[in-house]
Amino acid sequence: MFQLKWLWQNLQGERVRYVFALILSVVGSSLTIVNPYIGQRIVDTFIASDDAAANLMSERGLLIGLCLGMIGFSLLRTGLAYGTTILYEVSSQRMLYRVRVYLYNKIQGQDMSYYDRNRTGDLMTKMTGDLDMVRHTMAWIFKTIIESLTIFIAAIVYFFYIDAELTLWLLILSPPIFIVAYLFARRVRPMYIDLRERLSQLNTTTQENIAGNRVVKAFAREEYEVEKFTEKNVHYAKANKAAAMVWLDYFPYLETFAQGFSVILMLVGGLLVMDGRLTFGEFSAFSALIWGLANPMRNIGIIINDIQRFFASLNKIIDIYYSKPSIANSRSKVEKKRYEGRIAFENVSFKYDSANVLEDINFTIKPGETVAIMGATGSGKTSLISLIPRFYDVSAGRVLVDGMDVRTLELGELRANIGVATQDVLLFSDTIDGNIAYGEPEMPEEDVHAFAKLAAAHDFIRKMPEGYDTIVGERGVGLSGGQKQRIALARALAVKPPILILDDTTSAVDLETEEHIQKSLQELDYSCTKIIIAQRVSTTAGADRILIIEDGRIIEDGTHADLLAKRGYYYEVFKLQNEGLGRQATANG
Ligand SMILES: Nc1ncnc2c1ncn2[C@@H]1O[C@H](COP(=O)(O)OP(=O)(O)OP(=O)(O)O)[C@@H](O)[C@H]1O
Repeated sequence: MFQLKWLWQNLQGERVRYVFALILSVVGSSLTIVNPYIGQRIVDTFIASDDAAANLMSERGLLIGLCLGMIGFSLLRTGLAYGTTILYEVSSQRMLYRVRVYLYNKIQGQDMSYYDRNRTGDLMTKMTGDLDMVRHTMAWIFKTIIESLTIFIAAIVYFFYIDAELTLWLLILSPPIFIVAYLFARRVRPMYIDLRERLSQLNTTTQENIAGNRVVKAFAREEYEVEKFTEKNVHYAKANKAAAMVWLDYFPYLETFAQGFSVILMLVGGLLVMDGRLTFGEFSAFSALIWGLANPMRNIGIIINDIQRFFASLNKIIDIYYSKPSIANSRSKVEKKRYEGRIAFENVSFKYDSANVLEDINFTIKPGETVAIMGATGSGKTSLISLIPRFYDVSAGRVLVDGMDVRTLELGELRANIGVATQDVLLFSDTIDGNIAYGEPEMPEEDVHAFAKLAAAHDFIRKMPEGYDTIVGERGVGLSGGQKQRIALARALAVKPPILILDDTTSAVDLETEEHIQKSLQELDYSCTKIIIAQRVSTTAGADRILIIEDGRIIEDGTHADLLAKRGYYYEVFKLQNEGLGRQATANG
């Protein structure tokens, strides 16, 4: 079976330990028949025999030996169980650790469209609950199956050795038990797949709610969110209950069959003892071992439930394990080189799913040039710049960096050459210093300060209680929108990229601060091509060129003066913004 092959493959490095654990399980479980055998000898020789009293006198040494043997084997079994559990735990924990690292790397390597498709809560469930279910199965369920099966087989073999007829009578119960177990497994399987889905929905709702707690509070939607959560919680609880209740439909049959073993033993075994075909000792051995047949039948429900959960979880993990990003490296890692920063779009079209978001985009940017992009919301600006670092790939045409199609460049090298400050600012739960130096962790403190100064962030950071060592909360909680933007800008500048992409990065800062940032950007001490998405004319006016995007097409392309003279979209925006400020529109801005 493919899933088992996958497990075996991923047990690499731990296979010997795991197989050894399985062997010890088999050995330890087989030893269960030893004590009933010793018991049988004691009963037949020292209790039920006609010569019991004489034997007690003459063979006292044997009796003591048998009793010590019983204690010794019990201790041996306990020791084996202890060692076996450690082996299972160590091998499964190590496997879990390695698979988790592998999956984490896989997720890291996915392209943007993967994150568009997969919910965070679902990915979190895979990385935690699902992986742990697999480990639990390796360490506990497989162990239980192997041990139950070994005891079952050992008991049957021993029973055959004592009396084949009584054993066959007992085995009459096996076929109906397996049929009931099969029917149960078939019915419960889809329920666990559904249950796994509901758990993922519950986690997604929880994650979204916690991440979006500010919005929830701002709109006073706590009650609605609690209702939404309760609904998912009820769904999950119901699905859990339904799966558990199914077991109750089958449990009475299995329990009756399990009890049936004792009844058959009493009836048939009793008759055989009366007939003298079975000794009391042999009967007691049957009695002592009958649980070896009955218990696996009782456990079968728990095992089937866990196995179904295991497969539902494992399939989710395998999904990630074999997922391949559509944006992949076409080249192996080479010495990373610094690009000049020449960018060209040639007949580029792009779509996320069906409809084109960008159509026939053509432009070139020379190294060191500053190009501003403006356009209505949803016109395709972010999509356009996302094609340069290959967050997405074009649907048609080519994006060239330094004359090379980005799809032929080494991905790590390409992205290391591009500094991006995204529209949706995300800061990590770390110090401000750590956030700014994210791309260059070894950066000296004075450099961090210098980049913060360029981004007009130094002054407000210095005033914070712990300055650069202030820990910002998750997603930058504790900072204003404009402050977050400035730290994100400092982070992008800090990698000294030959290509800098700023997506509405100064939208939340005041005009004076923005002016300071503009000046800094013009005076960078490294060569840098800048692409700046902006809505304010004050930001775009200083650019070498401005591109206006409308419905995924470039409708205007030129300098500030060119576009004002054109009296099109840009001119209208310019007029509107200047009227708002009470200024006169001039061709010079
Ligand atoms: N991940 C995505 N999956 C599917 N469609 C998307 C995705 N991101 C954006 N779109 C769609 O693509 C179009 C362009 O979006 P884009 O974000 O590029 O616009 P924008 O000009 O940057 O807008 P804004 O100024 O509001 O940031 C929109 O219609 C949007 O709905």
